[in-house]
Amino acid sequence: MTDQSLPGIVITGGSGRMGQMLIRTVLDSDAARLAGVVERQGHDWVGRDIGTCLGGAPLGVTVTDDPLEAFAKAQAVIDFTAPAATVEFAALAAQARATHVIGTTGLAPEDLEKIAAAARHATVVRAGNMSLGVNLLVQLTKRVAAALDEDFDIEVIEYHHNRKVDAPSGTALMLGEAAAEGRGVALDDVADRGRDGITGARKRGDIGFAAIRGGGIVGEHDVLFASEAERIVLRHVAEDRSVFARGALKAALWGQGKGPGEYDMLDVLGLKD
Ligand SMILES: NC(=O)c1ccc[n+]([C@@H]2O[C@H](COP(=O)([O-])OP(=O)(O)OC[C@H]3O[C@@H](n4cnc5c(N)ncnc54)[C@H](O)[C@@H]3O)[C@@H](O)[C@H]2O)c1
Ligand SMILES: O=C(O)C1=N[C@H](C(=O)O)CCC1
Repeated sequence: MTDQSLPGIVITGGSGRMGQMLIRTVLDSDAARLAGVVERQGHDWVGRDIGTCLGGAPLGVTVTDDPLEAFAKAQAVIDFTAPAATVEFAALAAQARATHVIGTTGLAPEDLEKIAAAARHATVVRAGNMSLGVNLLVQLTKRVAAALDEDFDIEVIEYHHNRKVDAPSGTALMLGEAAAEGRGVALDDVADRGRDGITGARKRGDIGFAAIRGGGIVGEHDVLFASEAERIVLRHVAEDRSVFARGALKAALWGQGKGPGEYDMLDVLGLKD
């Protein structure tokens, strides 16, 4: 019997790669309960019990395509879907006063503005990568970039599976932001996000990005600092998606009782400078 006093969590995009991992992580947790699962309209899981969708016994949670109805019964929403869905869910989670944990990447500046508006009324935790390791790497990248001058070229190289739809990855952008912050510059002024053809020589001070897509790679990131005479490579490898799901659940629980505002995983993990 589920303990109804535990914080109730809704997982959006429940059939997705992350959605399924998140559902299993919540079900395995003794600090939270699964309060709902949302999928897009027309998905064949809608109306079915999530336990049977996952190939097991019924769990008493029916997959719905009505997010507001689900959010109204929950304390937190964990959302790894797609930008359009996440913007819609931000407004609905704020309406339901549920903590909104956003793992979705590929958000455009106008999406971020709408999420910031929702965060005036509710707790939002958003990060392009929810793993402890990457968030530590963000802080390390900032420190190394601050210690080295522009004799060191900075490149962020990311590797992901062949179904990923956005580039650079959310993680790569977090690492690029950290490197730019360490150098005291704005990433938008120095980012070099796509090289093809006669590009000319690399511009001193630029932060370059490269995206590799292949097979089932879960997520790997290198931050390269290269001078004429030496190279430093900071590297993170996600072995499986549980690292993201565990971080997201931690964020959902951390958000309970927090005031409205937009937070990130550095807040959750206590890693802010
Ligand atoms: N922040 C992190 O730590 C982290 C980690 C992994 C993945 N991600 C990001 O999470 C997102 C999802 O990744 P994935 O590999 O699970 O993708 P996926 O395609 O496997 O899953 C996305 C799911 O969202 C569902 N969805 C889309 N629109 C919806 C809507 N309107 N309502 C309900 N459900 C909807 C889809 O049906 C699908 O099940 C991507 O943006 C990815 O980059 C972030
Ligand atoms: O599988 C994905 O998609 C991932 N997305 C995040 C990103 O864009 O950085 C985190 C790693 C996996």
